[in-house]
Amino acid sequence: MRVQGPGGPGGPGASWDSGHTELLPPGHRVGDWVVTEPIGAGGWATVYAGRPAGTDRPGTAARPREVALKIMPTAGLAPRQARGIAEAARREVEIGVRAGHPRLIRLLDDTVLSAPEQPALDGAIVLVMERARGSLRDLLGAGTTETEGARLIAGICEGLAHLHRAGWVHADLKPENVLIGADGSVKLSDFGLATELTTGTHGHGPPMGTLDYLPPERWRAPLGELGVEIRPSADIWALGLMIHEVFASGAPLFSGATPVARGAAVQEYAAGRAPLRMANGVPEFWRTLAADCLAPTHAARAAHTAESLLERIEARRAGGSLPRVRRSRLRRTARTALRALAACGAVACAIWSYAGHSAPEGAGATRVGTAEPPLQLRVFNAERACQDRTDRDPRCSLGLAIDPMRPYMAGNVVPARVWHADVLDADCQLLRGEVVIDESDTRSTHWFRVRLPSADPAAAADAIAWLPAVRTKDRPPLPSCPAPPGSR
Ligand SMILES: Nc1ncnc2c1ncn2[C@@H]1O[C@H](COP(=O)(O)OP(=O)(O)OP(=O)(O)O)[C@@H](O)[C@H]1O
Repeated sequence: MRVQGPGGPGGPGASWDSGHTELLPPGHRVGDWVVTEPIGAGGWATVYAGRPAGTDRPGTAARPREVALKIMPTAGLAPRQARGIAEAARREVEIGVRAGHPRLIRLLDDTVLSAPEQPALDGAIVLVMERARGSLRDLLGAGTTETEGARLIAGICEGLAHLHRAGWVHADLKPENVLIGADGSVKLSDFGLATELTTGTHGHGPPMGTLDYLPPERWRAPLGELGVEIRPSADIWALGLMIHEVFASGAPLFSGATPVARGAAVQEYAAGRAPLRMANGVPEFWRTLAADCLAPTHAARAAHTAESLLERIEARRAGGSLPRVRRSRLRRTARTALRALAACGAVACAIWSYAGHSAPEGAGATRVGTAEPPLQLRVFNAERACQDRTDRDPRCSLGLAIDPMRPYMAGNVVPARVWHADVLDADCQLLRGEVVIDESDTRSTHWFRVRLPSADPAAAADAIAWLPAVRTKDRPPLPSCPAPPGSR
């Protein structure tokens, strides 16, 4: 259960519990879906397994045979509580729409129930998600091999790295919210407290969370008008605790009879009055990794990003255990090489101007699109369910980046959206931009510079954006783009 966090005045206190949720019987219809059985309950919601109601409509994509229906009732709640639930649902939908990734549970649909004959359900928010087979919590008690533990933790890191790159903090990471798919894959879920990094380094969220997974600084965090400050390092702290739990058969790192007592143990450690006491069975590599994630201050923890932790885990899984100093030197060398490559591209293709920054006349430079007719690319959406849709549903839309050298996330996309099978004019390509991973786990640093789709051809001439190559299957023979200004 999730409770009011300690940042709020008056310290920890219960918020909602699932006692207000009526159990729905199998066969109960919820929008386009039918309940088959209850799966679990959290502080805000009850989750049921479901199947599609009726048969799929001709001409629409086939619906999955099995889904999870997360039902968040709002009836009978105080207005502040109902607002909290609506806000949590809004965050889940926003992440579902904007941050899709194989390591995040997929949101398929959302709806608000209209059931005047059942007051307890009337107005309930329903999120329809891909169904997982269980959670990390279910696996912990049985213990795990190092190989399996490494796979699970790498999966969590991949999900976190994507979420953080997309500009979000999960803010309620715990074994219950790490789901395991039917194929054993890891999928982060429950984005009800997810917080957008509005300042680049942190965002603000409600003073809530799961006490056992809150980082030390959250126990003292002042509650401002916008809520409490939330940083990605909060997720890294929770990750450190989970690494320990995975290799210690679920044993919590900080002991105490209650969450508040365990929180006091966290404070003792953070103040330097108690050491970290990990279970003996935690292998050395994972002990070091967990200790890095559990650095006592958020500033010290910030050195360990989900991405850098993932690199260390991948090196370990690949059998190489390079000393850290050498690895960071290697990374520096790689970055230098990438910069050199980008610069080479710029020199070789100096006849191409960037985004209307035309070079002086006579220097051989031309404005975008006037040198040669652009070639065309067809947009590809790796989400199967989106490929057959022609209704331009926002949930199936894809973004175009403003700057291909910056992370492909909310602040770096143009307002215009594109859909599967749209055709775009492209005038050059960039092989070494920011890495993008699509929904089917394909990674690429390759981008195409495209004209923004517009009804007005004159307006489109200068309006450009960047399509990641993972979003198209086409590979037209385009010249290299000059390195965009400000590229690293
Ligand atoms: N997509 C899913 N597939 C299978 N099981 C799920 C799915 N989503 C959630 N569950 C199960 O239902 C339980 C409750 O879901 P969830 O944690 O999202 O609700 P919540 O009310 O937001 O929880 P909390 O308040 O504890 O954070 C989870 O612990 C998980 O076991």
